[in-house]
Amino acid sequence: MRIVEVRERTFPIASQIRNAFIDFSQMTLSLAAVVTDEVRDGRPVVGFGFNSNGRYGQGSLMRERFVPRLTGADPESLLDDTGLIDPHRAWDVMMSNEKPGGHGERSVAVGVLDMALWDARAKLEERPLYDLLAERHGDGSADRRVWVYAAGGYYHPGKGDQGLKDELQSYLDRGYTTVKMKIGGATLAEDRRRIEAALSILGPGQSLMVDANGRFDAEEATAYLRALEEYDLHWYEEATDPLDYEGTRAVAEARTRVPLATGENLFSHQDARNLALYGGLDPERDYLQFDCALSYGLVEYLRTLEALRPLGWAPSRFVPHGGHQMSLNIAAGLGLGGNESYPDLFQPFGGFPDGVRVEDGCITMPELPGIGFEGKSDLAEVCASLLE
Ligand SMILES: O=C([O-])CC(=O)C(=O)O
Ligand SMILES: [Mg+2]
Repeated sequence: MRIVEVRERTFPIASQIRNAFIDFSQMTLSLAAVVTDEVRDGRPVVGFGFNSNGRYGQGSLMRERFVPRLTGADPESLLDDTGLIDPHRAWDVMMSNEKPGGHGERSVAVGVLDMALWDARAKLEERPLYDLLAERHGDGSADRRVWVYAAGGYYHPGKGDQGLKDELQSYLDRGYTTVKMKIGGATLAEDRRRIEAALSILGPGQSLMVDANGRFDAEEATAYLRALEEYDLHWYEEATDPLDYEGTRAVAEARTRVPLATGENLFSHQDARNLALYGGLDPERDYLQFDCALSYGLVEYLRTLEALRPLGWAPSRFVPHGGHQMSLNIAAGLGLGGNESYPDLFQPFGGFPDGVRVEDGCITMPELPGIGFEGKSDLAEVCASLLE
């Protein structure tokens, strides 16, 4: 078999929201299709992939380097012993002539293509990706029930405390038990008021996370921490710059009870390992949010899991950023702690296949071939448009 063609296009996922660092008025993503010459159910097998929010589309990197390497390679060099596409081999081909370190945004370009390659691979085997992952890289069987939390609570022009409460309440009404809001984009006093408004709507068994998007230096982050420790929060996310391991450690050492979460802006297993070695985080209490779509894909994510295991980090402490179905498959197949979800944002790329409902904070993965994009009709339509 061979890859016949790789297509990619940039799509807007813009909205008027803002976190502590950026607004999303210009946000885009890249959608890619890996078209093969294999046929299943009378149709060519095509794998799809896209990056999650936060890093913009990476079409030029794909066009200039990564796609030509894939399509220009000897087709045999991309296959494993069964004669099917091997995402690990494809990864080596894409990353040929790339120096180590300084990951920039190529990790996003490779992450998009890696997602499409895994989708194709699982479709070639006519099985869900989570099933393939559980067999090859997990403990044999997948757990189709995955915990998800609702991310939102952004700053938005004209949105007062009532608007925030209404938004978060609508997530709870849809079955989520944990909701996330932004902090760090206002004064501490204002954020405290917003947090207290959000907490006021929670019932038993429901919890709130706060996300500072790496806005603070160590001193500000610990000042916020002292305020946040008055509340019973699910976690305090990206308190400091993602690469400021010393700052992360300062927060970790100062906290008494609030769990910390970070990692959505670390893009390699080496960075992840440095966080685990030097960030002072506690593998029994804290969470890691690496997102394969931004960080060289699942091939690299598997390395990250392996690199962190001997440092005490079980897969159950990983709850990826991004709200896409790829990470849902990884969670179900490899026993991650759950996945992020954006019930109303970044559509149609986020979310679940049609008919999947959140119950008691969890979803159950349907049995669809590949990652499952075809089960979400609005997303399937956008994917199909790439092939026209
Ligand atoms: O606002 C963003 O950049 C997204 C984010 O941090 C998250 O989903 O945790
Ligand atoms: Mg975040």
